[in-house]
Amino acid sequence: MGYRVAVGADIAGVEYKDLIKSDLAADERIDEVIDCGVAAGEDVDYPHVGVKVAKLVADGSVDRAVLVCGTGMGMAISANKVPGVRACTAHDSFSVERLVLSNDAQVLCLGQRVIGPFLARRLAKEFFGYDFDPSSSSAPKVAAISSYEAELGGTPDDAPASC
Ligand SMILES: O=C[C@H](O)[C@H](O)COP(=O)(O)O
Repeated sequence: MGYRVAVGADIAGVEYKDLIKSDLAADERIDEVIDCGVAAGEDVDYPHVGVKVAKLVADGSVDRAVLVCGTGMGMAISANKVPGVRACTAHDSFSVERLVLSNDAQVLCLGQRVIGPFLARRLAKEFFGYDFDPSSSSAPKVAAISSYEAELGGTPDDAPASC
């Protein structure tokens, strides 16, 4: 069975999102591509798209997602607010590899104002070439992220922070 994928962008990333959507739709490793917007010319701020897409990942509606904004950073910050989601900007092949193999990230974020379209498309393709190994030495580290997420519960901690 292939990947189910969601894509999303704000107005600063819609061109790359549409290119990547077409690439993924033609990729035999991928069964389904859901487009969460925006459509060309539509202006929705990135947090709304990023969280909508991340919720699809969190509830298991899709396996992975690709988000595009101007830098990729706002999308990543927004998507990571959804418990269970691991999202990050990655603009080189090694980072994309480690995003999956080290961090078990389900969401790749890209910046249309930072990298060119051919690199963006290549990185999106590469993202689906890796599978996280739950028996690897990276697994306990990812589990620690999940433990902190559960412990912190998404609400501000009243206790003073210290190192
Ligand atoms: O991270 C944010 C994105 O780059 C977004 O597309 C642009 O945000 P801005 O208009 O606040 O710079």
